[in-house]
Amino acid sequence: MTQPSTIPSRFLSHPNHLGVVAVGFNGGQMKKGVEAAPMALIESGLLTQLSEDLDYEIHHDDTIHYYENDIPAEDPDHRNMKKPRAVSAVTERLSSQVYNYAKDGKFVLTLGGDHSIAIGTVSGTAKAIRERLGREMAVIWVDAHADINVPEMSPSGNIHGMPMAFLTRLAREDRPDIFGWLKDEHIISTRKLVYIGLRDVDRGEKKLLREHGIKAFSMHDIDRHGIGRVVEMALAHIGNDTPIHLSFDVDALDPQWAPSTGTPVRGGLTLREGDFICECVHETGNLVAMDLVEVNPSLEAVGAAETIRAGCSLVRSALGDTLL
Ligand SMILES: NC(=[NH2+])NCCC[C@H](N)C(=O)O
Ligand SMILES: [Mn+2]
Ligand SMILES: [Mn+2]
Repeated sequence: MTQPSTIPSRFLSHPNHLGVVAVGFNGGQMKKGVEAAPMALIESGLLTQLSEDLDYEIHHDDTIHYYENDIPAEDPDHRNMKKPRAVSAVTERLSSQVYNYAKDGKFVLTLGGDHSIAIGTVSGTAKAIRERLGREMAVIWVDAHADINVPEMSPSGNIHGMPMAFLTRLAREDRPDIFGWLKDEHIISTRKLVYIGLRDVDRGEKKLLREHGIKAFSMHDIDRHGIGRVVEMALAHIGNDTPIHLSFDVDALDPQWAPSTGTPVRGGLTLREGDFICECVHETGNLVAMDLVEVNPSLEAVGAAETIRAGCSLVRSALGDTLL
């Protein structure tokens, strides 16, 4: 069975304490079902495994947050964004929940929900790390997609395709009810962002990645160099003195391993490659937070259980589970 992690966690004052936030939110895209993922992941035993097998002390309020009271009744499109006020209100609240765990020096695990929630999670950890350690945090974004569309150039208007644009200030909006609450302390530098697994990147996004010199490893790079070398290069780009937030979109995995997700793209990572990325990031001792997003148990009836199992495996790997 599994041994408790022995990797020291440089940037956490309570490395074996886990703040868990369950976010049953689907407003960053149009498909129902992704809001059921946190419940499905927890019911399949994820938190029990983390506490019993990996010895974490779990801090969880035993609620799945749907944030109904925060969601405005009227929410017309704004700058091509769909449900901008709902996503803004939910991520603003989420940001302070994540911040509260992170400022205590706990590891923060967020179970989504669609990927728009990363606006809340990344901003919350970034702010806490700045205050607590006076440092800039890095983000490793494992995904088939870059999720860095500026609203005007998004082909869908779905905000789950835009979080990284707001988090780096490539997109900016001053209205307080539409992401105007994002302040400098919440922001990530484009130099501290690394992508792994990309294979469905929109035209405008490709242009942004190039113009801003954002480090990105596509499936092509993984085919060419192998996953071991790619992870090594990704971590070398970040450097060994930087806290890391890992945002893992389950659609980075090939649909063979994770079919139940809203925007599946063929030609992805094997589950073993996904786990390997998580294991290596854990081994750095620099990981301070993880998101697992875009599991949608209501898509692909037969694939749902498999997708949930894959999601659990990724989280366990990032939290120090080892094969031996
Ligand atoms: N988090 C995700 N699954 N994002 C998919 C984004 C797809 C496409 N690039 C868009 O902007 O709509
Ligand atoms: Mn994706
Ligand atoms: Mn994504």
